[in-house]
Amino acid sequence: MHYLNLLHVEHGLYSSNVKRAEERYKDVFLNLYKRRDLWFQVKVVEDPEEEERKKELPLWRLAPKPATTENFNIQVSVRMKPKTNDVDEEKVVTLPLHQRIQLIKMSKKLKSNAAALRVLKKEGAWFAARKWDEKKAESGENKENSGENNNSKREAENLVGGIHSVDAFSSKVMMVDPTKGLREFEFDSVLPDKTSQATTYESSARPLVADFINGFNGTILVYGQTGSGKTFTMFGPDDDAVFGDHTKPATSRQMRGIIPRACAEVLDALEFRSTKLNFNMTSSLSVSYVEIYGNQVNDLLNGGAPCGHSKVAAQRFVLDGAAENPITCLADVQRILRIGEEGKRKAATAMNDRSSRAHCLFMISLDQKNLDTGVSCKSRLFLADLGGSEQVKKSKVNVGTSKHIEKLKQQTMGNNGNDQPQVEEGGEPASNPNTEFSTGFKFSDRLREAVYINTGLLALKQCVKALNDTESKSQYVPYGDSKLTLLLSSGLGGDSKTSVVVCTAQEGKHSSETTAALLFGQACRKITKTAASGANMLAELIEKIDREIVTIEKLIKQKERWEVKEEKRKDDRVEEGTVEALGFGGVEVKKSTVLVGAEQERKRLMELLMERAQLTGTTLESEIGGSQYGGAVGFGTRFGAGFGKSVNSDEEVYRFKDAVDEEAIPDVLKGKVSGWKGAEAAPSKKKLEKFAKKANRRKMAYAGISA
Ligand SMILES: Nc1ncnc2c1ncn2[C@@H]1O[C@H](COP(=O)(O)OP(=O)(O)OP(=O)(O)O)[C@@H](O)[C@H]1O
Repeated sequence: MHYLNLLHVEHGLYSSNVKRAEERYKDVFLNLYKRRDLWFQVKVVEDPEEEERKKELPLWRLAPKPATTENFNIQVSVRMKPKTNDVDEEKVVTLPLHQRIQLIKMSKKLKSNAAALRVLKKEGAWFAARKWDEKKAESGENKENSGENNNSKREAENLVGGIHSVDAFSSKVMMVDPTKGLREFEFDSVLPDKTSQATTYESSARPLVADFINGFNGTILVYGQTGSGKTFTMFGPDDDAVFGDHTKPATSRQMRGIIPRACAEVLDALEFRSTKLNFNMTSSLSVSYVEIYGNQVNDLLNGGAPCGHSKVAAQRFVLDGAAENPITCLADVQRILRIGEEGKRKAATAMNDRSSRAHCLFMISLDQKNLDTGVSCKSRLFLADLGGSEQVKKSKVNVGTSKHIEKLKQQTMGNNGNDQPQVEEGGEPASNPNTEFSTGFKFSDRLREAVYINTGLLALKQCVKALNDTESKSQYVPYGDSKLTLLLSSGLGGDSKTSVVVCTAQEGKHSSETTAALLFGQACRKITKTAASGANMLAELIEKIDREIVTIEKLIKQKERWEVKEEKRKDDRVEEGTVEALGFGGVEVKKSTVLVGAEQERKRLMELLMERAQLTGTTLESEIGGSQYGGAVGFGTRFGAGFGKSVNSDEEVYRFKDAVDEEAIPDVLKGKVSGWKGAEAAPSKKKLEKFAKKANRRKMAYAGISA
């Protein structure tokens, strides 16, 4: 700890003085020590011999060297929400023998299967349950997971769906899922239901906040089903201490979530450095707060106005900082949180009274400069409160939609609300038929929100899956599938350090959603990535895409070849008895030259260009038509993904046109026609036509279509 403080005082490196359970202070120090010249940038002369010699030296004797990158895994914590008083619809689960044995081994701390089997035999539990099941099976009743309150089975198995055991010490969670049986998960930290907001912050967010102050980009995501405590974890309870009066009593302030705590820590650290440490540094802090609703990104600090003017420009708008608001004190943060909170889409569903109906992204940007050395550093912290994955059936957001449609039909036909209100399963009868339109719209809104939320989460899962798929050669990650993943792309796959907090409800009735959330957490934990300090995330992402584009273009060049294809076209207008009709039956054979052999690569190139367009906030056409990416007629070194700006349906008439198209004839060909002065002054019509056809064919060929 003392050495960490020294790094802070002498090198300006902030340390939260908090370590994870499995970490030692020594490791925290060594990691930070690698970045000790962040604000000084000592020039190191590279000498291979010296490098070899250095390997033998203890770390403390090494000369300072800027460390810009660092390998790490996404850190995943699991937080349990306290159980509610609702009567839980317990699902009794009959485990297969091997899982039952495993459970006994774990609970009784036994080493061998034989010992666990002996316990099982003594208890007779599993066998008793089996007997019960078999009896039921004989009588034709449902055997497994009947949910029936059969005491003998309940006593025998004593296993209900849901979280079965939580071991905060080894960070393991044992889960009993009605469909998957017993599953064990291991995370970086597990936070049982009594865990305070402060501990949650310290284990899942504080290390990233410290890194953020030291110039690393960071992303903290909360994930989980609706009502599992994501907003509570990220912001805190819906009260003044978080969103309003920051002078509220300390007890109330203790309930603050990750965002207010992170902002407070950053502000304190910057103030401490400027007032207590001997560094001549400037820093500016700003935040942006957006909501992602379907494909729309809205600025919550600007009355919910859409970000950017075009469909693709939103992430550029957000990442370029156009939505940023400067903050200098905690009162600013609370004011901003309150404005954002008021603008958020929230609604009461059957599962949560203040359910967030969209994904929310809060971004803190820090710009720092050492005025003595001129070293500057920009970093960003993304804090995402993801909308809850929900089963429409459970959150009952679909209730009322069909009723609304029915009512709409009746109104159109002149029967205005004379019938009795219909009650749907789990729904409420509409007391006043005249209000049913708005009610219906409101309900269909809820449904649409649920679909938008789930679509974003699905895209996020696909990205995590692709990031884990190290087998795949292309390593394509479908960030472009949703606005959510595009905005989070730099956090998940880019250069930022990431922490995921999986929020879970412990009740048995939520067991399948809880298993799904834990599986997502586990998948995130497998992703290994490299974090770079102070780098421009978007630029790096684009650079990565560009590198792949170059590789793909090379492959296209190698693989692609010309093939002549014959196409038979029948001319229906050929008159009977004419020579054409007699000779060829009115059929014309048209030979065309097409490019084949690199179809997959072209498809991939197209995907990359599309992703690039989305990241840069431009359009696909401009990506392809731009000089860098070789327009169709540019004869550039790069290929145009099989189509080009200059080829549209109007221009495709070239194909059947023998007239001279001057523009289509490349200069190099023109040079070969002596005395060329343009179409009018062509030396010989025949020769000119020959060149025109050839040029047209090349033009089409470069555009990747048949000529
Ligand atoms: N750890 C906790 N301790 C006490 N109360 C909690 C905890 N977690 C959540 N709650 C309470 O549970 C309710 C639902 O929580 P919250 O709104 O945070 O869920 P959510 O996951 O954000 O849901 P949604 O996805 O629908 O927005 C809130 O009333 C919140 O105060």
